[in-house]
Amino acid sequence: MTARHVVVRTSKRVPVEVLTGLAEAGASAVHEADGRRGAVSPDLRPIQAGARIAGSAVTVSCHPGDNLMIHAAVEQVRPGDVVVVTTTSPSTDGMLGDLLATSLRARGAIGVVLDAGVRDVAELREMGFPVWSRAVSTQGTVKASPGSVNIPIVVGGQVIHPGDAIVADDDGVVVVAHERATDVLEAARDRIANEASKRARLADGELGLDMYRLRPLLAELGVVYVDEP
Ligand SMILES: O=C([O-])CC(=O)C(=O)O
Ligand SMILES: [Mg+2]
Repeated sequence: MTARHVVVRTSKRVPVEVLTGLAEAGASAVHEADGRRGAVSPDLRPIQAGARIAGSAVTVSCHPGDNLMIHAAVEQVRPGDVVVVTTTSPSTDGMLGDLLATSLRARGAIGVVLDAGVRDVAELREMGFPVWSRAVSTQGTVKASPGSVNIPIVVGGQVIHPGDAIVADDDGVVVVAHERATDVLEAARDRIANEASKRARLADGELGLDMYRLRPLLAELGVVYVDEP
């Protein structure tokens, strides 16, 4: 039986005000707020410093060494989307560079997460188009094999559905399930408020040992203090 390859047209998106809040919170806070879920493998690294984005996922499944389906995905992009790409077996080939990024940006994409390789990184940095990828590679790809757009994919060990929220910054990439995005934002805001008060106490010199009441735990775990003779 031949596999069925599809391009799914979907309007499933996270509301823009939720995405704005998630981007402000940042990837690590969002991950904590979602019960420590959604952390994409730290092997996927940003090619730039300082970018902080959140957008709805347009997902792409490509044959390794083949970027045909990224071209098909461009048409499905709406302003504010993040394009998330994987290959059906591991590949570090440079399947996206400044040309595809220019095309994606023209449709309103705000970034790309790539479980594969990227190239033209100097141009991408110059453009200010953020990419998180497993590799940087000069190795070119072809446009020859079928794949799919907007199906569930696995990227850096996380299942990502089309329309999920992708939050990415210098810490890495986090995915939040579409249906949890609003609740996670609320939890992230609470967490950030809570961190602000902790930060102030730590800046005043209070020890985490006292603030978190960790001394009894150390004792319970058998950690003893000894004075050097
Ligand atoms: O053209 C390609 O296959 C990938 C690339 O380098 C670009 O998008 O600029
Ligand atoms: Mg190129």
